[in-house]
Amino acid sequence: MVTELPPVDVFVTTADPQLEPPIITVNTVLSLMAVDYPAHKLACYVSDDGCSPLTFYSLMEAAKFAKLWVPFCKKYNIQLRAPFRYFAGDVTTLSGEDCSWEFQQARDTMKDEYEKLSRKIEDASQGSVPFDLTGEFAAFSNTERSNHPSIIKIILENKEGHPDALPHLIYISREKRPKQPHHYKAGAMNVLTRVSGLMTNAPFMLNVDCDMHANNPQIVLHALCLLLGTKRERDCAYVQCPQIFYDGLKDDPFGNQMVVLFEYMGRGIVGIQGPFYSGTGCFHRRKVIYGSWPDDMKTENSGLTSNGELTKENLLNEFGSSKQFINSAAQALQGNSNHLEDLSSSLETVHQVASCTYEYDTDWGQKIGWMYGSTTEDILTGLAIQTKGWKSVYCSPNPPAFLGCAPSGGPASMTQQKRWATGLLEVLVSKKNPIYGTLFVQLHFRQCLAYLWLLIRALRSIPEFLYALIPAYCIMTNSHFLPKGQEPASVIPAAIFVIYNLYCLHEYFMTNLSILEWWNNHRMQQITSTCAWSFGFLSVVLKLLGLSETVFEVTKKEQSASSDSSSAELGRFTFDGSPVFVPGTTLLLVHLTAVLTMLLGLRPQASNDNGSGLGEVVCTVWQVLCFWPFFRGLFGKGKYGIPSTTIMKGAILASVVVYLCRITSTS
Ligand SMILES: O=c1ccn([C@@H]2O[C@H](COP(=O)(O)OP(=O)(O)O[C@H]3O[C@H](CO)[C@@H](O)[C@H](O)[C@H]3O)[C@@H](O)[C@H]2O)c(=O)[nH]1
Ligand SMILES: [Mn+2]
Repeated sequence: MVTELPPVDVFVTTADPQLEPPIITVNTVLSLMAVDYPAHKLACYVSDDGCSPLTFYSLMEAAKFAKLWVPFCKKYNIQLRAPFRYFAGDVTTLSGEDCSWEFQQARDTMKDEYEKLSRKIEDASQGSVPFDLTGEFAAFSNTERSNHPSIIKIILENKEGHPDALPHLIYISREKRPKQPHHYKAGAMNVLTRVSGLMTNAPFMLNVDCDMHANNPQIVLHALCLLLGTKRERDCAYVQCPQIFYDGLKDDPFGNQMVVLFEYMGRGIVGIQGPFYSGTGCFHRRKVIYGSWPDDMKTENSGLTSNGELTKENLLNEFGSSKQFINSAAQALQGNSNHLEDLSSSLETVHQVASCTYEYDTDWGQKIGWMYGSTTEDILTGLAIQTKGWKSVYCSPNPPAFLGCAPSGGPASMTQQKRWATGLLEVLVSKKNPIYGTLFVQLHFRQCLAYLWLLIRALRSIPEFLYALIPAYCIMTNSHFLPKGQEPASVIPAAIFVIYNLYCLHEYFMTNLSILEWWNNHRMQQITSTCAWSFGFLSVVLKLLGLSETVFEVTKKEQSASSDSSSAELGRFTFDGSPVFVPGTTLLLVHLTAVLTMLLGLRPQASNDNGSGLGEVVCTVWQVLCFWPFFRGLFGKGKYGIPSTTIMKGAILASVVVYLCRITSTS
């Protein structure tokens, strides 16, 4: 029996105050500070890769507000602890709430205070209150986003260790220099790990993206039940909560709410080795992140002797040169936590471990911490853990643990999908790929298959694109690739088509989703594969050829999906000048040409009975329907229209395809 709750370190990452408005980050931080957990056992670390005084300012102001907000939430047992969500709700619909006059009074005060806070942050973002970079802000003077020393600020410290006070709140902007690789989010997570290791060294760490607020105030307790309650430690290296989104657009027009994905894939692999680590809403054991193997395994970790003790000289190379950090890591690997009485006493060392050269000649990013080498550092890191034989656990309490914001609009969705496809392919071609893990280490075979299913997205895009061209080709050349309607063999493709789609539809019905949601997801899958995944493939090819590096492009976050469009236009596909829209436009134009040549009777005569038939026509019409958002985009205005340069490029490519069809049919 565990009698005392263990400490938990909470990490929030943010990277860009434009794409990730500080008010969103602030809400996430507030919701986490207010969870039902003894405050002296929690520490909240915010990593700011944007090195933004605005983010820091917002957090300072949020800390003042937290002094009112956190006691208010706990006193009245508020369910929604991210203030923007709470105040967006209708008071009467919030169930189980106190209706007393006292409560109403407190709520109104809180609402005023929150409005003041958001106004301050808003004014500061608009630049209407100029920052003079003095006092607390002096550290930000003469800094550039990618060229600055580390800035670490203790915003709140729970000095007395009081359970009802506020958790520690620490701001970290790690050192960055133009020529030093910083490894994007993975690099940020590793700095968070080291800094927290020195300050609080909790045995469990929760990490969330800046837009993922805690929606279930008991989530830390839920997760700890799983982490502490499993019989064998190896059965629970981490606890992953599904990614769920707030204010999701109806029927998921951008196909990125991933409900069915998490319900089926997420839950499905729970029976094998557990869910993939998906980057946010995840509780890790610190020692697992430090590279340890399950204890009942022959320990292969060179840093551990047979009885689990650490050999000093190995540790030096593995964990870097800070003695204090090595000691804290040794404690963590043995399952102990040690926290400082006074956080500021560690400030000097903390700057050392947050410097951009600290990881030289160490195992950070290779064997320890978040893994480098993929823009989906989450999958790579989770895979590395499961490769050692660890299992993971899925946690989906009701109400959902965390809620984030799904990108809305075409460009943001494509950026995200392109990054995922890139990162996943990077994992597939790396030395840490699941096939190696299954053949030579401890990854289960079926888990390997699940990973492969995920990792091949970018590869799939190429054959999928070519397949999508076949029906158009057949129509234009008056040939066929499917059996004719009267042939008995035509039952086979027809049956596959029907059964596959019915099965998918069934998954949506089982998850209480609409038929429209199924269709939107289906067609977005086609669009994403053609547009975003193919570019992911390209970026990995360029990386393998040594021509360019892959980058982590941050997705734009909005507090509410409905902020800048009228409700009629909500969910309508948007475009920008990005080349990702060219392949989709090309494909659509080719199919439209095919339809036109058929309708106008411009096709060559087919020999005997070999012309194209119903099958080809169905496929072409299906493709045009899938690319319907692009069809509307051809005629749309502003962000709803495909830019004319993109249409031009698409038209040129489509002409090439049509020309090739012509010459192959006449030859
Ligand atoms: O250089 C960087 C880039 C990103 N981030 C943070 O990483 C998080 C995720 O970025 P986001 O643009 O929101 O990506 P998503 O595609 O929404 O994120 C999913 O996919 C990512 C991997 O591609 C994972 O890292 C995320 O946890 C997962 O939620 C955000 O908090 C960012 O602030 C950094 O800290 N530093
Ligand atoms: Mn995100």
